[in-house]
Amino acid sequence: MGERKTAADDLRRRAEKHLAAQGGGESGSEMSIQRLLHELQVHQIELESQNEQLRESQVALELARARYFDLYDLAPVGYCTVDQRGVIEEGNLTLATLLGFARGALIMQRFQHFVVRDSLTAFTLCSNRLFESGEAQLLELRMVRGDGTQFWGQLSMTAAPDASGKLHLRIALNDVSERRRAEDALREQKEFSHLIAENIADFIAILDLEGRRLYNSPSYAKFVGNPRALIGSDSFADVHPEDRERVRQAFRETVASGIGQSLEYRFVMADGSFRSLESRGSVIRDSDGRIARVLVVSHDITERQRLEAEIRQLAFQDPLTKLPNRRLLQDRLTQTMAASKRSGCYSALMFLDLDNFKQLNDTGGHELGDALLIEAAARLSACVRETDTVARFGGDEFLVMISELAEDRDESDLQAGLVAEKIRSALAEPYTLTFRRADGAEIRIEHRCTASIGVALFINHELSESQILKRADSAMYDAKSSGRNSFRFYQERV
Ligand SMILES: Nc1nc2c(ncn2[C@@H]2O[C@H](COP(=O)(O)OP(=O)(O)OP(=O)(O)O)[C@@H](O)[C@H]2O)c(=O)[nH]1
Repeated sequence: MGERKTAADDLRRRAEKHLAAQGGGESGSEMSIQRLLHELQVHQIELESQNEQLRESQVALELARARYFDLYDLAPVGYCTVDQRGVIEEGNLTLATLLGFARGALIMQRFQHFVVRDSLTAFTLCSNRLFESGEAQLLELRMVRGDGTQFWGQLSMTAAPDASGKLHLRIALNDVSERRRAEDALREQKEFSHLIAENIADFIAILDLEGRRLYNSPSYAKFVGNPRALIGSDSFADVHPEDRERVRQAFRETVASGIGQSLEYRFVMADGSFRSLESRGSVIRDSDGRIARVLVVSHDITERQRLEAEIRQLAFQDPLTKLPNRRLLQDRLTQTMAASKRSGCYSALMFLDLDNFKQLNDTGGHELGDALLIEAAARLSACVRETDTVARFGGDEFLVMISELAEDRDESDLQAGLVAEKIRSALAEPYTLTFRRADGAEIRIEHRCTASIGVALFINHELSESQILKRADSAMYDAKSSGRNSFRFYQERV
């Protein structure tokens, strides 16, 4: 009251001063009228000054209100004050937008109304803890908007007393759904990769840039017992010494270029045996894009290689006698012709057909015939050098190829004749054949069998492969027609 009086006095003094400056004042007999006029003028100026001050206060108020609007209402977080029951007493515009409610309609709603049922307990626990301890609480909850859609809200809660000392909750709310989604996706991705690495039959290893092991999938147990014990060890140490440098080189190239490579090599097992692995490397980069690790996915191809070799062998081997088949002989014939061109030596191809073989089949059965074919094949192989080839042509027919005889034709004929005779007599030796009958009984029989042999010599590329074969075949027929159990050289027909 006293302050207002002082301000009024101050105003009066300033008004009187202003009037005096305009030449106004009291004089002579008009004193009372003048005084009244003076009073009125003083009041008018007083009022004008008060109006001016009021306008200034209004402008300052407007500015303060605008700042409040900027800071509070448009803050990047939703903000509200709730009482101890959770009733919203005040909330900013961001909060209203976040919760999908008109701001006016938000007031007096319970904050719990916007918390998904599953998250309510967490909210209640945190509010209680805050009221009890006064400590600020930070939590993330599933929230629900007015339209029923849900989002992840991050709540920062503090408590503050009002003028009467009653505590109120202040809640800052952020929508963190995007971050949670990214975290969930990352977690899922990690779990997925982990699941694959831990359960895959292939072998997964992560190596540092020197090739030291940082991770090995459990599947490595097959090779090394406990894969965890491998951490920090040199991955190249278990590679077969003959393959090690090649593997190291591929690793270096992958690290330098960032481009993965596939390669096959042998892995040395603890017992010294080895398994064949096929590995594919690829690089792992850090957040700056630099190559930081090498991921190697391998699988055991030992069995596949064995089967491939078996298939290759089957394609070139006679299954009954295990001798090379006609196809392989064809290859060897080509090679021998090329070799004879280099050496200038003759080679010989012999065509053999067992005599009266059919009879054995017919009387003793197919199994007995097979047993004879196997034994004949063994005898043939024993008659020649390792470098020569014995092949089964089909049925009871065999081929023997003798390479590198001599440069001289007569000398070559002589040598070929000696081998042919050796073969003839070896095959003519009695056979003791064993076979198992259908009832399981083992039968042994003595059998005699001979062969007719045709011999064709060749050198360089004078003759084609089929011509050589035909000549040997034709000579074999000569031997057959001259009474069997003999050999004949090919004779040029006139
Ligand atoms: N056991 C057995 N017999 C076979 C096999 N392949 C063919 N044969 C038989 O071998 C016989 C071949 O007979 P031939 O060479 O035509 O006649 P051969 O009795 O030997 O008479 P010559 O050749 O004139 O001395 C046929 O009875 C075929 O069925 C086989 O893998 N196993």
